[in-house]
Order: sequence, then structure tokens, then C-alpha cells
Amino acid sequence: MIQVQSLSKTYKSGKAGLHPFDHQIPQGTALALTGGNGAGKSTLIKLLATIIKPSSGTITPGGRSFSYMPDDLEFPLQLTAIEALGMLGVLKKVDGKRSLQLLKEVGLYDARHQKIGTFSKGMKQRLSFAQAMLSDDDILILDEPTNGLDPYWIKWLKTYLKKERQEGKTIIFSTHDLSLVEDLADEMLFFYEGKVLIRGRVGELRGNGERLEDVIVKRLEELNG
Ligand SMILES: Nc1ncnc2c1ncn2[C@@H]1O[C@H](COP(=O)(O)OP(=O)(O)OP(=O)(O)O)[C@@H](O)[C@H]1O
Repeated sequence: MIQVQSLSKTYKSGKAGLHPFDHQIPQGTALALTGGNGAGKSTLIKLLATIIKPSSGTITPGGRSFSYMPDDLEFPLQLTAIEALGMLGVLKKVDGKRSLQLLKEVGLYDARHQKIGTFSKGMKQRLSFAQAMLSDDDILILDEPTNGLDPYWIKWLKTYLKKERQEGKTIIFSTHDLSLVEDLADEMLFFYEGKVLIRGRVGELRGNGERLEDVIVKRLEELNG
């Protein structure tokens, strides 16, 4: 169980990325973070991944190990895919075979000797996912993992993550893709201006099959009168 207590982030500019916020994430569940642009999803992801420090509050247990996929990972463009993943593998003390296996899984094996600078957005995104999966951690923290992926690879990613969750991993991901939330998440948080506007189990939020899109629009309309 990950416990988030009174967690908030105000940036140096004075902008509140996240207002004080409490939540519990049970082991083996998938939590989706949704919300409009600038709502606070990446802020929370970065706090969970300890990339940034909170202005208040705690996340326990501390010192968790996790696999992290940022939304903007910039690989050195002059490296090939296998060089980049291999180096990260050395840093993470992972067997070289794991890098090759992951490159196969994300469909980049044939492009492994190609420079990352020549990769398309979707290829870079798949490489970013592969680097996150190098270590076999129990917690996956993924910032917009389907961003830039085509429908084939979105489906592939859903299947991969469902399997990870079935194996007991905790998955925390941000997304604008509500079908991914419907298919994968146990629980959803919808952020609005740094605050949680909608929180609940996906099945319950959808009641008798309502689409999440409609649930969210209804709530936003209520808010805006
Ligand atoms: N480094 C920063 N310095 C100042 N303000 C920031 C910084 N990072 C984010 N913010 C602000 O914090 C708020 C939340 O941003 P965040 O990146 O968490 O949004 P998001 O929900 O991930 O948005 P998107 O869907 O566009 O990725 C925004 O108003 C943003 O401008």
C-alpha cells in the first residue's frame, strides 16, 4: 500500500501544481490519473517518482523502488537503441539479455542498431517504455505511456500492463486516453486545477456502463453551472 498524505506542490514561480491531497494505493491495483492540460497529473507522477520534492506532505513507505517512464525522456540522439538500453541496463545492473528481450517485445529489435535521432515519436516512446521495464519493480509509474503510439501499440501496451497487474504489480499512470482507463484502471482520479474533482473505482463511476467521458463532462458542467 502506498499512502499519500497532505501531499502538495507549489512551484518556485508560486504556481500550485497540486493542492494538498490524500490517497491510498493498494498493492496490485492500477490507478489512472486523468484531467485536462495543466491539471496536476505530471506533478503528482513526479512527486511519486521522487523527481521533485513536495511542498508539504508525505508518501509512505519512503525509499520504494519503482519503474518510471517520464513523459519527456530524451535519449542521446547519437546513440543506437541497443547502446542506450544497454547503458541503462548496466546502471540498473540488469543482464544484457533483458535489453534485447525488451527491444524485441517493443518491436524495436530490427531497429536496434539505428540511431535514436532517426526514430519516430512512437518508436522513442516504445524505447522509453522498454527502459522503464528494464528493472523488475513492483511499482510502475508511467506518465502518459500511450502518448504518440499507434492503435496497434496502444493495444499491445494495454495487454502488457494488464498482465503486469495480474501478476500483482501496482500501476500508476497518467493519461488523456479514457479507453485506457476503462480497460486497465481499478480506480481513477480526475484532477482539475491541481485538485481532485472526481475519485472512485472505475466500475462504480461508470454505473450501468456509462462512458467515463460522459461522467467527466457531466461533473465539469455541474462545476461550471
Ligand atoms: N516546473 C514548473 N514550474 C512552474 N510551474 C509548473 C512547473 N511544472 C508544472 N507547472 C504548472 O503546474 C500545473 C500542473 O502541471 P502538470 O504538468 O502537473 O499538468 P498535467 O496535468 O500533467 O498537464 P498535461 O496534461 O498538459 O501534461 C500547471 O499549471 C503547470 O503550468
